[in-house]
Amino acid sequence: MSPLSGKVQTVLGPMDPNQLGRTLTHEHLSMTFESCYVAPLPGDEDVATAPIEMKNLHWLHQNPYSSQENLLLCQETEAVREELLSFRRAGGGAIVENTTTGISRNLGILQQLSKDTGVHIVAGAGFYVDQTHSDQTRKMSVEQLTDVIKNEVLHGADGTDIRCGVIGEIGMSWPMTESEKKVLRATASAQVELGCPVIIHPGRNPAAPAEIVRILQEAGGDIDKTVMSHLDRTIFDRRELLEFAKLGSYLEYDLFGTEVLNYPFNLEIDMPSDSQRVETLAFLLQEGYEDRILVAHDIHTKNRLTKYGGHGYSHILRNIVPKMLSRGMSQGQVDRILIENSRRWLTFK
Ligand SMILES: CCC(=O)NCCS(=O)(=O)O
Repeated sequence: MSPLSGKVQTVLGPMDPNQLGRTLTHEHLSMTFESCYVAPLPGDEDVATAPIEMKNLHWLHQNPYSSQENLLLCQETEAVREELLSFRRAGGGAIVENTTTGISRNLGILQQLSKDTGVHIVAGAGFYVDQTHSDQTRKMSVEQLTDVIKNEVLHGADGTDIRCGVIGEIGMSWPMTESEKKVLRATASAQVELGCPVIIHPGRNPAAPAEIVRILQEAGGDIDKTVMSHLDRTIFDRRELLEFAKLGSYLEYDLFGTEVLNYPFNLEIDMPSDSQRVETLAFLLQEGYEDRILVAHDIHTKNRLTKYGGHGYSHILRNIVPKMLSRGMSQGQVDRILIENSRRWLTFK
């Protein structure tokens, strides 16, 4: 049996899962996202290169990936520290920090933030999407990738002794690349050996989540201990959503606070509003998936911090929970989503 069995592994070490409290299962506290820069529309070059200021905030909100400065969340540790203190005051307990190799994971910062604020932080092992894979990563076999991931959980990542407590977010494109498929198989192998939680970033296509589950299953992965992220921008048809839900992963709605007219990564997609996200949660609850739902904001750019007029890490606790209650969800259901489901997922087998 793993020494981590029955525990959650945070950046400060293993802990009793009952100490976690309300948990956001998909956030970033320090990362870079330059790999996903989107060139500004013709005519927007000036605003795209201007410093972030009040008069640009609406543009930035609609075009978050077209400002290089906005993609450097790693420069905002002070602001994030303040936000985490505010998250605690709002009743928050823990955050899963999903930054993996390829988008500038910084475990030292995560550990310091946890010490300074008292928020429990669980760090992510593994690799982001193909376009961030190094040549070295691409050349590795599934066995070598498995060893890298296991090492990040058992001994520490990025040359530190700070250990990851989940595998992910594991980045997948659509269609998946060969390098991503190897990482996915390695994720499943490491999960089998470690009994640990896994979280996946699917490509932007309704078929992507089920295809990922199929590959994980073939490689022996534990779907019951796997989160499928970003369902808000991936599966829109309710019948398709129920088909996917039957496969047994956790169903994560993690883009709360993102309300954008033109979704820059796929203009075919109409990003739902927060009200529509709450409606979908109510639908899944009605269909019996109370023990599978997880929520978060997936903050990964500066403009979403309160310092820049954004909603911040407390939006779900301060605004979405009251909305859920006003739409007929019970306090028990809210606690199931924010406390019990995340605790069950994060606890090593
Ligand atoms: C690293 C942050 C990230 O991948 N966020 C997902 C954004 S989206 O694909 O859902 O738009």
